[in-house]
Amino acid sequence: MLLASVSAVFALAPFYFVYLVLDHLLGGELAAAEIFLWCGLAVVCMLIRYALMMVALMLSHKSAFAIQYKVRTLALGHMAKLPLGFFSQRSSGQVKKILSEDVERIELFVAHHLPDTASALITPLVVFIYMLAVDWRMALVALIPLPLAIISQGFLYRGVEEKTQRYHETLEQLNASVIEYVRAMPVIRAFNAGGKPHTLFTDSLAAYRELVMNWIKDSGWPFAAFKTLLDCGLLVLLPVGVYFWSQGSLDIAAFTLCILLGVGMMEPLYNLCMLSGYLNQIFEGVNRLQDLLETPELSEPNQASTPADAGVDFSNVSFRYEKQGPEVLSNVSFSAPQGTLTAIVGPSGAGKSTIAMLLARFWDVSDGEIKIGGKNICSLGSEVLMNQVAFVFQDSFMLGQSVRDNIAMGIKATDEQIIAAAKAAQAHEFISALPDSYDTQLGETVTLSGGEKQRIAIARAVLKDAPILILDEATAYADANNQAQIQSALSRLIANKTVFVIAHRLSTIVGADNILVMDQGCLVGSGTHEQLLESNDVYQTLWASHQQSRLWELSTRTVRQNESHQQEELINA
Ligand SMILES: Nc1ncnc2c1ncn2[C@@H]1O[C@H](COP(=O)(O)OP(=O)(O)OP(=O)(O)O)[C@@H](O)[C@H]1O
Repeated sequence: MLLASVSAVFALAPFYFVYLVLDHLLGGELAAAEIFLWCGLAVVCMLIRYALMMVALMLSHKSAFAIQYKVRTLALGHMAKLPLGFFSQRSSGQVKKILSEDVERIELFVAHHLPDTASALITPLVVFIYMLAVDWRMALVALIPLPLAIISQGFLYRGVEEKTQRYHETLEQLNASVIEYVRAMPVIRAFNAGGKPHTLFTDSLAAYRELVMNWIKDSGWPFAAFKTLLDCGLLVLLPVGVYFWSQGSLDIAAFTLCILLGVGMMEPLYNLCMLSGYLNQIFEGVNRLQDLLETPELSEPNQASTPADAGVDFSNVSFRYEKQGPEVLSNVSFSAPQGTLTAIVGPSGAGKSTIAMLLARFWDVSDGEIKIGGKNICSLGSEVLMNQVAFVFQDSFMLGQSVRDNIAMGIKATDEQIIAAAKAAQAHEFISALPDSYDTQLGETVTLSGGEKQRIAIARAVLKDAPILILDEATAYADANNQAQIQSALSRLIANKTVFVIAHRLSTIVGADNILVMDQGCLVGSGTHEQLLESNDVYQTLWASHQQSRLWELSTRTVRQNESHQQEELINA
C-alpha cells in the first residue's frame, strides 16, 4: 500500500513540471536547457511511478497467493477434522463456493484492490492539496460535484448488505444445482428428462438472473448519476476559471494546471466506490469462511488412550443428526467382543448405517457412550480410532488417482503389499487387465464397475488391516459371479477381526455370532439366526421377505433358462 501511495504521488509530479514550463513559457523567460531539465524530471518521475507500481503489484500478488494458499490449506485441514454433520447440512456447491470463489475474492482484493485503494485515496487528496497551493478558489470549485456524487452513492448502496447476502445465497444455490444437475445426469437421461432441464437448476438460474437484473435496475440511475457527477469537473472548473482569468486573478498557467488536475481529481473516487462494492462481497465471503473455520472440530483428548482390545460396546446410545431433528437411534446397547461377527439387520431407515458411522465417530453421539477395548472412542483421538476401524461402504468412492493410490489411500505401502492386498481382494486379475495396470488413472478413460470398485475398497481394507471392520452392504452391487468373488475376498479379510456386517441379504449373515435387529432406531432383538427366528417378530418378517425375494430370483432365473432352451430348440429345428 505504501509503495502504491508513493507511486500515486509521483504520478502527479509531471503535472508540476508542465506547469513550470507553461508558466515560464508564457512569461517569456524560458531557456531551452530548463525545458529539457523539467521534461527530463517529468520523465524520471513517471519512470519512478511505474517502477513503484510494478514492485507494489508484484509484492501484492505474492502476498495474495501466499494468503490464498494458507487460507485454503487451513480450511481444508479444518474440514478434515469436522464432524460429517457439517457436510450434511451444506451442499457441496456451498463448500465449493467458499473454498474457490470466496477465497479467490480475498486474493483479488489483496493483489489488485489494495494497491488501487491506496492510490484512490492518496491521489485526490494530493491533487486537492496541490490545487489549494496553486489557487485555493479553483480547488474548492473542483469539489462542487462531490456532495451530489456522495448523495447518489447513498442511493447506489441502499440495502447493499442484504442484497450482497442474497447474491451469495443465490450463487451458492446455483453452484449446488449445477453440481446436482451434472451428478443426476444418468437419472435425468434414464427418465428421458434430458430435454427439460432439471427444475432445481432452472429455478436457481432464474432466481440468480432475477436478483442480478433487479439489482442492476435499482442501481442503474444512481450509478449513472454518480459516474457523471465525478466526470463533470470540467463543467464547473472551465467557466469559473475563465471568469477568474478575465478578472485577472488567475494566470493562464495556473488556469491550465487547475483544469488538468481538477478534471481527473474525482476519477479515483469512482474506483473507491467500486471497491466498496467489492468489499461488501469480500466481507460476505470472509464471513462464510469464518463460519467454516469456527465450526468446532471433533474434540480431541489431551492424551490419547489406547484400547485394550478390539471389542466394541454401545451403552444407551441415542442420536439425532440435527439438534432439533428426530431421534434416529434410541437407547441402543450391545456388546461385540473382539474377533466376533455382528450383523446389523432391519428395515430400510432403521438406523443400521448410523450405528456404523457412530462407531467410526463420523458424528458424536447425542447420549450414551461407545467404547472400543473398554475406552470411550472420544478418548482415543481420531488417529488411534481411525487405525482401529476400516470400512467397506455400499457405495465405494474412487478418487481421480491411480489404482495404486486408490488402494493405498495415503498409507505408505510397497508395491508388493498393494498387490498382495489386491490379490486378497480378488482384484488383481482385473487390475492387471487395465491399460496401465496399477498405474491406471481412474475417472479419465477408465471407469470401474460397481463390483470392481467394491473389490478395490476391500483391498483398501485389507491393506489397512484394522482390527475392527465394518462392511456396509459390501455386496450390494455384485452380480452372481462378482458376489462369489467378493464373498471369498471378504472371508479372508474378516479372519480374526471384530466385524460388523450390514446386510439386506440375510442369507449372507446366518452364521453371524450375533445379529442385532433394528427397527425405527431401536434395538428390538439380538441373538443368533436360530434364536431370532424363534423369538423375534421383526426378524421373522425380514427372513420371510428375504425367502420370498430368493424364490422370486429363482423363478425369474428359471423363466430365463426356459426361454433360452426354447430359443435353442427353435434354432436347432
Ligand atoms: N446425514 C443425515 N442427515 C439427517 N438424517 C439422516 C442422515 N443420514 C440418515 N438419516 C436418517 O436417519 C435414519 C436412519 O438412517 P440409516 O441410513 O442409518 O438407516 P439404514 O437402516 O442404514 O437404512 P438403509 O437400509 O436404507 O441403508 C433415516 O431416517 C435417515 O433418513
